Amino acid sequence: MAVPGSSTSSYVSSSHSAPTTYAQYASPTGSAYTPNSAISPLTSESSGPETPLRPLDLGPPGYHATIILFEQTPNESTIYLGPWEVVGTDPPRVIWRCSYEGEVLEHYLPSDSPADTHPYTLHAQHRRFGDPRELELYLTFKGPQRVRYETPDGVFLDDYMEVKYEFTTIESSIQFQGDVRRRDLVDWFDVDVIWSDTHGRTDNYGNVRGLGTIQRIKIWRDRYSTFHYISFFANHRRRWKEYLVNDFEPAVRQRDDRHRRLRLQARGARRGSAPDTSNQGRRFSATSMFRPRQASAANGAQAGPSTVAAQPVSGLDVRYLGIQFTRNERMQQGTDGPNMIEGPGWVRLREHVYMPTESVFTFILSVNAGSSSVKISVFTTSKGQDPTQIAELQVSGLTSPPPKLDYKRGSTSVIKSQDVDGKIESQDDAFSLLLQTLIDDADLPEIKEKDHIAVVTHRIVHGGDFNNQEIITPDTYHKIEELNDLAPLHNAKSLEIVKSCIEKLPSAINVACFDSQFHSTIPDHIRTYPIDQAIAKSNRLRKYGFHGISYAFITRSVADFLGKPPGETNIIALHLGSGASACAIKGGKSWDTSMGLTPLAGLPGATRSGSVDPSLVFHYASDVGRLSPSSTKELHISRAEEILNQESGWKSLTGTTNFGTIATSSDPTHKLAFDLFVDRICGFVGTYYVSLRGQVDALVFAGGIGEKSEQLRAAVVEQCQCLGFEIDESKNSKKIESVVQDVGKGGARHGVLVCQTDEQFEMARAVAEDEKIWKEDGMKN
Ligand SMILES: Nc1ncnc2c1ncn2[C@@H]1O[C@H](COP(=O)(O)OP(=O)(O)O)[C@@H](O)[C@H]1O
Ligand SMILES: CC(=O)OP(=O)(O)O
Ligand SMILES: [Mg+2]
Repeated sequence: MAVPGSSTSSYVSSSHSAPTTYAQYASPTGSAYTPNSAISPLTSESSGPETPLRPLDLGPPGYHATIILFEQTPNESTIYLGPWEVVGTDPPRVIWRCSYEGEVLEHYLPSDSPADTHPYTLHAQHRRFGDPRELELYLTFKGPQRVRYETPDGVFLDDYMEVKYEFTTIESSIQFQGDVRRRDLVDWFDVDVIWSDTHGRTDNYGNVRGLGTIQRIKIWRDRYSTFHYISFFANHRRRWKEYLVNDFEPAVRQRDDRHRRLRLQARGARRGSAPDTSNQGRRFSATSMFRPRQASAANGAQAGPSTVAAQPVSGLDVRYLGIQFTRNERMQQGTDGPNMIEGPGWVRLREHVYMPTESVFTFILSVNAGSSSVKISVFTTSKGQDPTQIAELQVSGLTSPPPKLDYKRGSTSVIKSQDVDGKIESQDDAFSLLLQTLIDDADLPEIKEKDHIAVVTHRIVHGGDFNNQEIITPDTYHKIEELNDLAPLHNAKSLEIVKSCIEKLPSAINVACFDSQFHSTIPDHIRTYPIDQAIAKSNRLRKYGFHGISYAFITRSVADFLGKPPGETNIIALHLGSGASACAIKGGKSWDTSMGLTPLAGLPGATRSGSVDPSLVFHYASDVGRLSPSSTKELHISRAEEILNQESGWKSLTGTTNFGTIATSSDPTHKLAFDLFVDRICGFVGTYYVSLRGQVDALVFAGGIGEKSEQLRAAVVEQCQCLGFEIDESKNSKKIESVVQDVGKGGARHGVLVCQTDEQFEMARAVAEDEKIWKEDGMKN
């Protein structure tokens, strides 16, 4: 494990004022409670802190916070945390004394920069009934941070985890937040939507969608200067945004109370970078209107009427922030008596801030027809901007009926794994069901009218020589149709969906995004088959490669996670779903991939054999050369192709196509399938490792199996240990919640990551960036 340095020079220490509400909490001190009785110390070489801590000597018996370690395991333990100190600079760490002498918990902050440390608090709407202030009692640090827990009996934990504290008082939470950020928390506001003029987000109903939705924005004051900052969590990027506010106090003094307006000049302070203190920000006029909150809980600071808006120097990505506050109507629900959500001065406004924008903004529907599933997502976007997802639906299990329906609107799970009753025989049937579910949802007024969807992006698995996404004109449609036989489980099915969209969404532009386009960078010596080159050229017989939309998403997300430019990122990525493939990505570009002329080559899948001796098929059955009875005018499939594409893989070995069942069963046929898959995957990892000359940042698992099967990940990485990949069992067994999540052992030569791939997002992003799509009319004419 890479152990961050631990200088003891203290830059701040705190928590000297005792919390006022001890009485309501049972103190563990003096009781028979042993927080660590159920767990045993680590046997690792971890050493204790350099300076032994003195016995608890601050304040009365009691504690400021609790943390749960080993959550959702038999060893789950609540640790009672006493006073804390923030020490060190490289990076700083919080040292918590716990209930017993010598019991210490250390929380390593991600870096020395306050811009990298964000204690996260939920929005009042996340817990509707109660005092919204109390949400400050629950602090989360998103993303893994190192925690080391030691008692006189030894070190019980030294690992990365999502750190969640529950504080006993709001005051101590605020003090703590200030200490870890070296910035005092001045105030906070719960907002429905945050957007900027470059992310213009209003629909035809005046509803607003934005960078951050249902978020608690926080205002901070630097402890060593007069700088103030506004921070919030941007949902669409799953990143913190922070803006430096110039002259906060003079601006508050000059506020316009009559119109409840405050103008703040602000500029982007990039995550992890020092604030830009040059003074070239353009003035802006923000029509923020809200009443002063009553005296803030934060260090007794006077919370003036507050803020909205940011106008940073040009070149930074945000020019305004618009904030729409929680509406009166909602705030008043169930607000009688003690449930009253509103505190005195609680921000409540009917009006929302509206920033005029020149951006055209639109809805994109992205359709991903896989061999066993159809997934669709709806995004809002404006030209050149990252899309924001507003809904995601899927029908899965098409190869293992009954299929299941899932529907998520924002963060709300509307339908979860519901058996589909009606007849779903094709990908297009699944798509029709999904579209209807979307349109019927009364809580999604944006899509009430089908006309609101301006662009539909379609994942088209085989794009032949297309190296870019294309608006689907009759000409493109026919070119894709010609490739149907080269992706028999996919292309014809996707074109059925395109036809449905032309019929059902007549005002939308249809765009084809090709799974093969990412692989157009594969060099000749890798993509050429050693056959007669004249025939190869005329029949376009070469390696194309697929799952490229997913690999494009994975490359960008992993590079972002590693903090590297994509052009310097080398990974071995595994997209393991119903169809499975591996890809060597060199400098952010596809260098090699396991699928070939068709998606049959390479790894086995749910119903596919993967690579076998090419002559096997002639020995399999005598009629393999004939057309299959299921050939249609759209698709000419031979018996041989049918056998290898639809009657092989997990289905032929085990009778099921559900790899979740296979990975957890002791049935010998399941075990054979599992071991065979691990063997084939490791074969590609080894090949690509050598092909990339060992210059590999990480092995990345994605796709339904890669994201969900900890057993498969563990088995693959175990076999690849000789190459320097190592799995961390506890990280590997955790739920995968982030877009990219680290499951590798600290200190190993190469990383091991899981990426929750999102092909729909990747298509919407490509379209939002594509000039020609904003100009053209496509199929409409
Ligand atoms: N809990 C699980 N563990 C392992 N595999 C799973 C689990 N849940 C689903 N899967 C596998 O994920 C596959 C679907 O992956 P996905 O990438 O969504 O497929 P598609 O190729 O249709 O896009 C299913 O075929 C199933 O075998
Ligand atoms: C290309 C391919 O096999 O796709 P899927 O895994 O979605 O079926
Ligand atoms: Mg897929």
